[in-house]
Amino acid sequence: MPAALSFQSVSKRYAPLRGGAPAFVALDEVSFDVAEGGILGLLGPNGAGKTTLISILAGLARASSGRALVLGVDAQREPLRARRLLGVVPQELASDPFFSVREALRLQSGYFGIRRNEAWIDELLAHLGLADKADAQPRHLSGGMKRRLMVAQALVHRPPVIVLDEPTAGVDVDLRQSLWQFIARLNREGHTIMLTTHYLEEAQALAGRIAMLRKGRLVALDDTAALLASTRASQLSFTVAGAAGDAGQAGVLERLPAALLPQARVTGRVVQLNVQSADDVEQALAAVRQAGLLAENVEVRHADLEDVFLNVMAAR
Ligand SMILES: Nc1ncnc2c1ncn2[C@@H]1O[C@H](COP(=O)(O)OP(=O)(O)OP(=O)(O)O)[C@@H](O)[C@H]1O
Repeated sequence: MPAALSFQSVSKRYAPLRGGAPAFVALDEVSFDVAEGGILGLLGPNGAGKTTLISILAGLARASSGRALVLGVDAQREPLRARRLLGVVPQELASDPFFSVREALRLQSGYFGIRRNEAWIDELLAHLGLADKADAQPRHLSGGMKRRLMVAQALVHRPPVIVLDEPTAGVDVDLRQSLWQFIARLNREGHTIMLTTHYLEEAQALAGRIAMLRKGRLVALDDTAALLASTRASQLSFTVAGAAGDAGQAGVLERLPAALLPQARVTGRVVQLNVQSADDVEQALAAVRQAGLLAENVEVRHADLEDVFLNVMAAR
């Protein structure tokens, strides 16, 4: 049985521009599979190559070398066959201003040669909370509703594999929750999902497997549980009160003990440190006290996917 998605040594090089911009490697020999029925979270900082990888899969960009397969079908050699198996929710909405939401979905169905699709379109509209906007112009929808429309457009042909590029960027908490629920439901019904997101707590909750890209290279690939287990460290966090705290981030950085500085994450007055044991916690807090700082809201919590992500990105 072929994997739902298979990236095999995919590279993408942009030629140097005449204006002087040097050649750029957006993807460097990226290889990984997504098993049928799974949810994979594709993570990476801005510019890591996530959208480029998805564009190659969707036939919107050509790989310089390597292959991208959808259920065994080569996305570059047989783009039309691959597109039928794939629903891609892009980052940006490209909709025709002359059509309503329902018409846009009918049109999209037509692209795939599906004529009578009304029942499924109604179902999509209902599940995505767009039923009362069916006759609205897409440009009159709110940002979050446009995202829902993009999801609906990607699903009109009931593709077995669904790829979502930041489906919840800029979407409010309610909409985000219902979108994730809908995605989880699609997965339960047998669809394979790959998604990119910068909301790591959502990736942690939803994705059974995680791939991380950094500067076009695959730097982590594992089950979410295994990645979390690999980071045994917990997080100690506290807020700096008093004069140093009042001076904000600069004040905290200036007064924090030198021994803690290299591994401390400081955001405003909040300091976060990796700790392995109760001894580490005591030593760190003692050092903070000795530096004349007052620590409030002291908390220790288990490492989450964000910690794993930051560790992986920092290690390269
Ligand atoms: N046509 C192009 N010519 C040159 N470089 C490009 C071109 N298109 C994209 N890039 C570069 O390729 C890199 C990868 O971009 P990509 O959009 O894939 O990143 P991303 O991981 O999706 O980022 P984000 O999280 O910001 O969406 C970026 O550095 C981008 O500037």
